[in-house]
Amino acid sequence: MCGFPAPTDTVTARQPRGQERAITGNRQTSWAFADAFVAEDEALRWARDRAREAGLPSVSPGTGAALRMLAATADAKAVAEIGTGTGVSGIHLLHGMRPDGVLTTVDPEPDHQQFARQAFRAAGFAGNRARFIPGRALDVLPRLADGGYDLVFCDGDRVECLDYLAESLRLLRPGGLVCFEGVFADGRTVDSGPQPVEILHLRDLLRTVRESPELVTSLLPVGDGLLCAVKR
Ligand SMILES: C[S@@+](CC[C@H](N)C(=O)[O-])C[C@H]1O[C@@H](n2cnc3c(N)ncnc32)[C@H](O)[C@@H]1O
Repeated sequence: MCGFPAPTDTVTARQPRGQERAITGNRQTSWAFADAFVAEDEALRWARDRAREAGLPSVSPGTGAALRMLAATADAKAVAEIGTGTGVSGIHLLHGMRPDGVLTTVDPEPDHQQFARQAFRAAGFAGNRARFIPGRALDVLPRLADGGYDLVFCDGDRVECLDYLAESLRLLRPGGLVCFEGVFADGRTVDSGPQPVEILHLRDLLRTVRESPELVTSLLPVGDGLLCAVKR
């Protein structure tokens, strides 16, 4: 028994009926409205198209807007990103950061980072606003400075999410923020059926973050689930 979420092991979805069905429909409409609430520009659409062609997920528009807002709230000057992709999340983060802020973004796929580099340029960001580091997160992150980051965004390999948490807590200044994308895993995180190992790791992550006295946490139901925690 995984013990997540409390007090039962899992949540089983029911088919909504009557008024409940109407509420569910309204909620979906509201979510679609929220997703479209902050318009995305040509550079973001271009980066999304490259991701789609490569069969790569990218953050939803609503998640992007949340990241942008969180980076602005943190007055972020230094942000670390695990999983550059084609740059969709990176553009949102850069828009929220201070004008002199630098995004350090890590990805083992040079092709992905090349698309992101082009997308950042198309979005109008100077070359010195982003530091692209090719490589796997757990090889690269240990080389980054302790306490040197205002925000860490994790969107790499789910199997490594607990290691990302440990590294993030080392990288963040007190009051800094760590965010994990996709923790709902399309509903599999709370599904009672048998799940692959990556989902078990996500559940461990959720439990660890929720129970840590060192963190102030919120699981935002945006996109595919954005787990956010501030380091005290
Ligand atoms: C879901 S995509 C990232 C999407 C991006 N954050 C966005 O919204 O545009 C995941 C990315 O993580 C990269 N990745 C996979 N394993 C990784 C690892 N161990 N360390 C860092 N990045 C990794 C993949 O190459 C891929 O580009």
